[in-house]
Amino acid sequence: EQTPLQEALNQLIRQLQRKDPNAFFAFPVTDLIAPGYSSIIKRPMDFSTMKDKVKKECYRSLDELKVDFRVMCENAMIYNKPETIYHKAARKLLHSGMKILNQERLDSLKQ
Ligand SMILES: NC(=O)c1ccc2nc(N)sc2c1
Repeated sequence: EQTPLQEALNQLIRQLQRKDPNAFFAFPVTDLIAPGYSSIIKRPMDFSTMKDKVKKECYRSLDELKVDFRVMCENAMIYNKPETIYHKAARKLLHSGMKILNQERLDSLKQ
């Protein structure tokens, strides 16, 4: 049984994932596809982990989800060099995603 907050957060994650058509951010980055990732990135984050956290009611407000979303994008801009498709995709996702998360009508979800 999902709370109103969980419903709203899941809907927002669906909206955010539409901005990641290549699914670069869908699942945890492995050291296999990204050599040295786990020693460079201290706080890994991805959409599947965010969805798990919603299910486990780890987020008490929209702001807490926004933190994870920003960390996810920033991780990609730290690990991947600026000229890579991953870095560029992360920058674009961060900007389009913040527009989605900062909409006025979502103020009720903020703590
Ligand atoms: N989210 C990321 O930083 C990311 C995603 C996918 C991917 N695939 C590679 N070969 S490097 C890489 C990095």
